[in-house]
Amino acid sequence: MSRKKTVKGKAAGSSSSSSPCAGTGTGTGTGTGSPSGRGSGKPRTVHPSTASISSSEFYDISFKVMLVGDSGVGKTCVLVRFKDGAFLAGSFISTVGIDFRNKVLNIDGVKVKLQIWDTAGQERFRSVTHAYYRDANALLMLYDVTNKSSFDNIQAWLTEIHEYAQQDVVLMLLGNKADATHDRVVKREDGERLAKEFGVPFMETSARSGLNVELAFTAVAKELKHRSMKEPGEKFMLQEYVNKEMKGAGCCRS
Ligand SMILES: Nc1nc2c(ncn2[C@@H]2O[C@H](COP(=O)(O)OP(=O)(O)OP(=O)(O)O)[C@@H](O)[C@H]2O)c(=O)[nH]1
Ligand SMILES: [Mg+2]
Repeated sequence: MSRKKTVKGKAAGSSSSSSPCAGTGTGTGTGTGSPSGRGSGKPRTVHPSTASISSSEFYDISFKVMLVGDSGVGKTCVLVRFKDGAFLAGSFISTVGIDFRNKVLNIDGVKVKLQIWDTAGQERFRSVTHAYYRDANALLMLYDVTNKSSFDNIQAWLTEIHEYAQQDVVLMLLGNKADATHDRVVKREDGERLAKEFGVPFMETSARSGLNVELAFTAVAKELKHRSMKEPGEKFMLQEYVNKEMKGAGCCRS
């Protein structure tokens, strides 16, 4: 299934993404079509009086989040699940280039806009996506628990991140397709071990069931908000929050 794109909000180098997960190329956001179009990658503050009329556009702070990982791990589906609460199964059609969607979250009374960039996992688009890394405030690295090589390639994704992203970028490792119990080849403990080795928070997700999808983005939004607002006396520990809120595969919806 594909959706019509509007010119506004379409990223440079992107083209139609007709993933079964409804594609992320709806141009619902306010992107400028340039990786650095919003400035230096620093969070942006918008006051309501200067915000546009659409209520979804009202926000206090804004951050860029990027989804990376091998082709087919479920990046587009995770984003569609988060944005629309839907999972549309069907034949897999790879994302072409890069695209984004916006979602505003209410984090402890503060409206936090996440501009979420969905990248193509295919090697041939790597040069396009590299240009966007440096503006990202957070990067979610995804692998597929039913695909060992996508797990083994996380090391390579991390190397790219270190090369192209900002040093203080918020990172998280997600093992997606946790619903696919019969096809699983990567154990949850393997994901935990790898995340520990890299010093990044980890959880398993499922775009199909919704497991932990909302949590992944909320946790990142909380961390970014905390960092940008530097709330005195308040501490936010991303890993602790994730450990407390995370649900196991086979459990409930997010
Ligand atoms: N069982 C299951 N299948 C999933 C899940 N997420 C995605 N899929 C399937 O995996 C395939 C790939 O999903 P996409 O989201 O398009 O993958 P992608 O990472 O965006 O791939 P590229 O755009 O090529 O980088 C599709 O057939 C989806 O239906 C999940 O959580 N569980
Ligand atoms: Mg995709």
